Parts: sequence; structure tokens; C-alpha cells
Amino acid sequence: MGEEAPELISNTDRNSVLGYDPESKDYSSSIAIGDKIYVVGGSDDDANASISVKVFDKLNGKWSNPTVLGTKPTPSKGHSAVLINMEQILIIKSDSSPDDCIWFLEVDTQFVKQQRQLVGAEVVAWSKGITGDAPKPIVISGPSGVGKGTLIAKLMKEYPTTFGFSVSHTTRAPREKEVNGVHYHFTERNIMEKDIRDGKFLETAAVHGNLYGTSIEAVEAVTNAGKRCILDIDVQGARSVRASSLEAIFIFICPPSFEELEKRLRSRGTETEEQVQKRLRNAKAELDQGTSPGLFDHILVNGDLETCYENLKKLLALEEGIDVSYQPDNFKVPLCHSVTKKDHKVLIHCGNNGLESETARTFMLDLSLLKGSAPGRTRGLYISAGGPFTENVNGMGQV
Ligand SMILES: Nc1ncnc2c1ncn2[C@@H]1O[C@H](COP(=O)(O)OP(=O)(O)OP(=O)(O)O)[C@@H](O)[C@H]1O
Ligand SMILES: Nc1nc2c(ncn2[C@@H]2O[C@H](COP(=O)(O)O)[C@@H](O)[C@H]2O)c(=O)[nH]1
Repeated sequence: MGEEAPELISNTDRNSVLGYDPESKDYSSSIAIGDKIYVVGGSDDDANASISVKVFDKLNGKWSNPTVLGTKPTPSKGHSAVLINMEQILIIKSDSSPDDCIWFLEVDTQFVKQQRQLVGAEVVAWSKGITGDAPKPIVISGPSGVGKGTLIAKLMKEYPTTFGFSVSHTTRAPREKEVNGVHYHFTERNIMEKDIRDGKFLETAAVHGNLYGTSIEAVEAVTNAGKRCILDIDVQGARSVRASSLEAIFIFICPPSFEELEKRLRSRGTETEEQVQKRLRNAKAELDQGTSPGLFDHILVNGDLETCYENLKKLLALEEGIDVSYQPDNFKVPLCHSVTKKDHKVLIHCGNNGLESETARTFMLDLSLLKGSAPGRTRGLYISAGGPFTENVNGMGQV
């Protein structure tokens, strides 16, 4: 039986672009999935703009502007759009820096389906393609007063360029020394409820009588700064993140005893007696859930602060597992390129409209080990440079 011919996807450079308007410098590409057509467009006139997405519903003949979640790519001079599966479209930006050229537009992934239900309208989500295995975010949970904030502050102080704190939103009032935008984004309940409906949060929970939540933007701000994201969230939040597409490491911090927890909470002096009582009641359930198997990868007891901090550092070093060695130094897709896809492999033929010549170059993207997705990053992308790549019985190989 013969091999199925690879699917040819034309690029959307200035010459072959669908709907390119030379006056406005706008360009767009379109991909049909089921009953919908996704039109992804941009204009290189406005460097601050982002690539736009429009959806045409073939069933009712109407266009819509979907809610677009995640950090959006900025426009480049052109891009190719490749249908990977019925859930996501690969966008390869031309003439962009190596860390900004591979993007995934999710149109029907689990996350998008959930958000569509929540928002009650069309939703798409962007996720940036990361080569190799970028480090996973760290979720730190534990009862109020156990010392999560103290441990995180130590980590951020010692490694300011490695770790970044995900600044949560909360409806609780700021404490005396808390700074808006640094410790929390302090917000009103009705505003936060609207933001939740608009799909802006990765997770939210009602904790000790207030709303708390991690916005997609908070996590992306840290990741975009090239840092490893730390989330300080309660057990309900940890459970939601576990169920989301964000692949993280989950650490639960325990007190050495309940009495010590009570002592720390009181000595912090930030809560009224009534609030302390409420937090202690909730702590019992959190300790039960946090220490039962399944949710957390690691449990640390915060007895002596320095010992616990050293253990936390050891644990993070073990979990590091960063491997970003797969990206060729000079991976940059020129305006003039074409793309072919077969199974999990995408070939980008660069130069001379894909015709072989001395200047022509081919890159291969291996999508078989992708992990994570929106909201956040799609990791595990492998890029090989060189070629010419040929097809063999197992797919594509390099000769
Ligand atoms: N190992 C420790 N030994 C003694 N005191 C500690 C230890 N760790 C933290 N503390 C103190 O306990 C109090 C509570 O710590 P922290 O505010 O970090 O708790 P938390 O878990 O972040 O609480 P919350 O969830 O309410 O934000 C602080 O006053 C802090 O200085
Ligand atoms: N589910 C979430 N929980 C959060 C978030 N930010 C903080 N928290 C947790 O709330 C309690 C109370 O915090 P406090 O600052 O009022 O003492 C604590 O357990 C935090 O871990 C969040 O975004 N989501």
C-alpha cells in the first residue's frame, strides 16, 4: 500500500496571501475546521497590534469576533497556518525571532470548550510554542499561616532572575504593608466576577470568605519574562490547576503541629480573632485534602524555616529538568517559504518558494511530544535544521 501524500499548505507571504491588502498592509490566512472557518490576520503597520482572529460559521453564515485568551502574537510580515488536528492551528510567523515564531491557536481544545461554556460565546486561545522542555510552574499550597509566603519570599530574594511570582487577584482588603500589583491585584467582587465570566482566569476559588484567582495574564507575565512561575494558591485552586492544561509541580506545605499553625497565624497579627477562627477551621479540611494521595507531588513540613527552605530548594533542583537544546541557532523563517505536513512532522521549506537551490533551507518541526497548551505554553517542540528531508516509510527523515 502506497504512502499517503503529504498535505501541502501554502504560505501566506506577500505573494500568496489570502486577502492581502497592499494599501493597509493587512494580510490573513484562513483554515476551515468542521463548520467553521478561522481567519487569522494582521498588519505589519502597527507593531503594537496583535494578530487578529475572526470566525465564520458556515451554518448560519455569520462572522464573529471571538473572545481571544492568552498572550497574543504580534503581527509579522506574514505567516503560515497549518491545521494540526481538529483542535488547534499551528501558526508559523515569518521574519520573527526564534522564540517568537511558533504559535498555536487553540479552537476546540478542552480548555477552549470549558471557556466557551463559561463565556457563552465563541472562544479561541493562543499558546506559544516552546522548544524542548521549559521548566514547569510551581504550585505551593498549604493552610493559612503555615509559611508559604515566607518560603516564596526567600526563594524570590535568593533567585530573583530564576523565579517569578504569579500575582493573584483577590477581593479581600489589603493588609498594611501589601502593595497592589505586587502582593495581589486587589479588586472589587463585581469586577472580578465579570473577569471570571470573560474567561480571564486560570482558576478561582472562594477562600475564607473572599474571592481569589490566578489570571492567565499573571502566569504569562512571569513566563514571558523568562522566569519560572510560582503560584501561592489554596487547595481548591491547586485542584483546578491540576485539572487544567497547565503542567505544574504541586507542593503542599504542612505545619509541624496544629498548635504551631495557630501560634503563627496569631503572631502574624494580620487577621481579626473571627478571621483567625475561620482560617483555623478551614485549615483542618485543607490539611486532610493536602495530605491525601493524588493531588500533591511533594509534601514539606515547615518546622524549622531554614531546613524547610533548604528542602524546597533541593526539591526544585531535582524537578528542574530543563532541556532547551533543540532549537537551531539560526531558526528564522523568511517571508518566502512553504510548508508541508505529515503526521506529527511539519517541514518548512525556506527560500525560492520552496524550490531546491543552494540558498534553500528546510526546517523540520516535530510535534509528536507536545505537552501543555493554552492557557500557558505548548512545550516539547523539536526543531531540526538542515535537510533536504525526504519521506520514508516512517514519515519524514533526513538524508
Ligand atoms: N518555619 C517557621 N517558623 C516560625 N515562624 C514561621 C515559619 N514560617 C513562617 N513563619 C511565620 O508565620 C507567619 C505566617 O507565615 P506566612 O505569612 O508566610 O504564611 P502563609 O502560609 O503565606 O499564610 P497565608 O496563606 O495566610 O498567606 C509569619 O509571621 C511568618 O513569619
Ligand atoms: N485558589 C486561590 N487561592 C489563592 C490565590 N491567591 C492566594 N490564595 C490563597 O488564599 C489563602 C489566603 O491568602 P491570604 O493572602 O488572604 O492570607 C492562602 O491559602 C493562599 O494560598 C489564588 O489566586 N487562588
